[in-house]
Parts: sequence; structure tokens; C-alpha cells
Amino acid sequence: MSDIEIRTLAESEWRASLGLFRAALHTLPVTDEQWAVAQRSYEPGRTLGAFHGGTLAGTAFAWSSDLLVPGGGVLPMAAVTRVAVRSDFRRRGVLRELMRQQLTDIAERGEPLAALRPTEPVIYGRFGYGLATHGAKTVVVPKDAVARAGVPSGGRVRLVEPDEALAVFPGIYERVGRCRPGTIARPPYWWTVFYERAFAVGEHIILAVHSGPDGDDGYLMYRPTPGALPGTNATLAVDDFVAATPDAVYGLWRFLLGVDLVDEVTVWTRPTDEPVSEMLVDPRAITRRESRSDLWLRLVDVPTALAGRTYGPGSVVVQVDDPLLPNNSGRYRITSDGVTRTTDAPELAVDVDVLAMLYLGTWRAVALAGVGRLTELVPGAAARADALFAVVEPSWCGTFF
Ligand SMILES: CC(=O)SCCNC(=O)CCNC(=O)[C@H](O)C(C)(C)COP(=O)(O)OP(=O)(O)OC[C@H]1O[C@@H](n2cnc3c(N)ncnc32)[C@H](O)[C@@H]1OP(=O)(O)O
Repeated sequence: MSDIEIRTLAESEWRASLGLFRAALHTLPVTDEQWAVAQRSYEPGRTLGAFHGGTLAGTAFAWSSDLLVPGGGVLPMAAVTRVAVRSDFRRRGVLRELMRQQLTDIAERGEPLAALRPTEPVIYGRFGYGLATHGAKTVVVPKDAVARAGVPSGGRVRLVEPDEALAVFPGIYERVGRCRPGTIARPPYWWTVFYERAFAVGEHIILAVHSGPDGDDGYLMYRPTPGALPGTNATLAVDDFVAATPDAVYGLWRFLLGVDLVDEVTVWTRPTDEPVSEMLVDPRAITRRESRSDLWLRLVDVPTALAGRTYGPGSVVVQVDDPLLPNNSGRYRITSDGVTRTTDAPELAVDVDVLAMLYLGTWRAVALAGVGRLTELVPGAAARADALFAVVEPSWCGTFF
């Protein structure tokens, strides 16, 4: 669509942008009372609007965040969200123009990475995003969940009120939440959306803090099914589960499974390698399902992103193709000592979205070659790439946005 103008929205236009996004999700506009809180969730200068003849046809937003990468480095990252196009302007290229402008803006800000969580995974690969972490949705039936001897009993768990949660949760997240590659910074705007907003509209939320020998070291935020009794799908839905040590993790699991009058505990995401079924005498009390909507990553500045993480042993020359940001296209020699651009013959050819899938060690190049997602130009090159990109613990994000 050539007659589309993309520009950064002024503060006075943010509410219209949120209205458009909410309408796209089949939700009513915010009330004045809701807007009083929601407007504090907007980082200035980061909301784009797409206009057609003066009408706001689409919008896209981002927060400034960062990503913990393998080796312990932290790289600036744009957390992209609130992307929507009005129903009467769809499939005319409005999203394409918004994505193009947003990626340009992110590159100009010097953020080497962007990430999002898609409503529909089919959309964002064409813009260079690839599924870079897995999370496991975990469902437990408490009445069948008897803990094995030897599982840590944890420290003390106390219920807290919203004010205390807002005071202590961000600090706990900073101390223990960045426990593995794939975890991201939660800017103050994030806390406004996911906590303050929910408190302001009176959502039924329970908040609990775990304390160990060194003080507060984990917390939960969950929603019980209002008024439900056992046998009527009484669920505790856990939206935020932050803890790192086995004592805190299993102390909080034990707490959740000990709440009375509950049929099911669902935790929307936990690391895929958490041996939670081994916590129980009967592992069938637990079901887990991997999500396709976990963190989708975009390497906006490929050389900086590749240089930002560490690598295992070996060497491989990778040809990267990035039609949207062509400066990224080219050959990179990746070794245990670092990454350099090269003119050497390529051994592996990948599109930039597939590079994002490899970046945090979540996918194996050998397996992706098997389904045609990348091309092995020299036999054995995919296995060498796997040795380089391998991580100790599976990467995991744990933050919804
Ligand atoms: C990060 C987040 O915020 S996730 C939230 C995303 N927002 C939503 O899901 C809200 C509801 N949906 C929408 O608002 C719109 O349909 C959007 C934003 C998903 C797409 O906007 P559009 O302007 O219609 O997309 P646009 O016309 O630019 O399409 C670009 C390409 O994506 C494809 N595409 C867009 N949406 C979809 C879809 N839902 N399913 C499959 N393909 C899609 C188009 O076919 C097109 O393909 P092409 O590259 O082959 O030409």
C-alpha cells in the first residue's frame, strides 16, 4: 500500500492506538479510569501509527528491554507488542510497512535485538523473527500430586497485598529472575501493564512471596477461578512464577499444590528441563505442553548480536540472508574465539529468522537442515554449528508481553 504514512505517535494519540489494538483483540476501549493507569505503560517515542488519508489504520509499539544471552552477556532488545491493523485495512500491506519502519527505528536506536510473542506464529517469520525459546505450560492435578521424599520443602511462603507486591516483586525478579539465557528485563512500564492495571480493575489475583535463609527469593502471582468448588473446574492459573534455587522453586510448587479446593493448577510457562514430574510419586499427575508462542527473536544487527554471546568449540562459516535489513546479509565465521565477517566459502546457509532460532541454542541445526529450514553446503557443518551454539540449560523467557 503506497499511500500509507508511518510516523511516531504523540502522547495525545496513544489512547487511540490502544483502542485500535484492543478492538483487534475483540475487546472494548479502555474507560477513563483504566486509561489513567494504562497511559503510564507507554514508553515515549516508541508507538508507531500507520495512517491512510488521516485515519489511524494500524499501530505497533515497543518497550526498551534487554536479553540475557549465552555466556552471561546482556544485549539491548526492543520488546515489540500491541501490534494491530484495523479490520477494514487488513491484507493491504499495513503491517509490512509498520514492521519495516519499526525495525529501522530499532536499528537506529542501536538495539541489536527485537523480540515479540505472536498471536499467530505464521505472521512474523517473513520479518526475520524466529522462535528462539521454548516454555512448557504445566498442568498439575493436586489431588494426585504427592511429593516424593527428598524434594526440598522450601522456606516460608507468605501472602502479600498489592502494595507490597509492587514494592518487592521487581527487586526479586532482578535478583533471581534472570536465571538463564532468554530471560528479559522488565521495564517499569511492564509492571504497570501486568500488575498495576490488573489491581486497578480489581482482578482477583493472589500474590505470594517465598523467603529462604537469605531473604525473599521467589514469588507467585495467580488467579483462582472465582467461587469454583472441586469438581467444577476449580483452577489456580499461575501467570508469574519467579524463583531460581531448588528450595524456592519446589517450595512454591509445594505451596501451590497444597491450596485447598482446587482441581487443577496451571502454570503458563516453566523451563522445559524443570524435572517437575520427578517431584511427584505419580508423574502422571502432571502434563506439559510446549508453546509455539514463546519468545520470537529478531537479530536486528547480526554482527553485534553474534558477537554478544559465547560459543562452544569449533568453527563454521555461515551465509546469512536478510532481505529486509540487507546490511546483515553476508558470511560470518563463528568460532569459540568470536565472530568475524569473512569472504571464505560458506558452509551453512540460513535465513535471518532461522539464525534467531539457533541463536539461543534452542534448535539443532542438524534437525532444521532435515526439514529444509537451512542448507548444509559442506557435510558436517550443521553438526559443527550445533557444537558452537549449544547451551548448558535450555533457554527460557518466562515473561509475557
Ligand atoms: C506482537 C503482537 O503484538 S502480536 C498481536 C498481533 N495482532 C493481532 O493478532 C491482532 C489481529 N490481527 C491484525 O491486527 C492484523 O491481521 C495483523 C497485524 C496480524 C496483520 O496486518 P495486515 O496489515 O493485514 O498484514 P499485511 O497485509 O501487511 O500482511 C503482511 C504479510 O503477512 C501475511 N499475514 C498477515 N496476517 C496474517 C495472518 N493472520 N495469517 C497468515 N498470514 C498473515 C499477509 O498475507 C502478508 O503476506 P505476504 O508477505 O505473503 O504478502
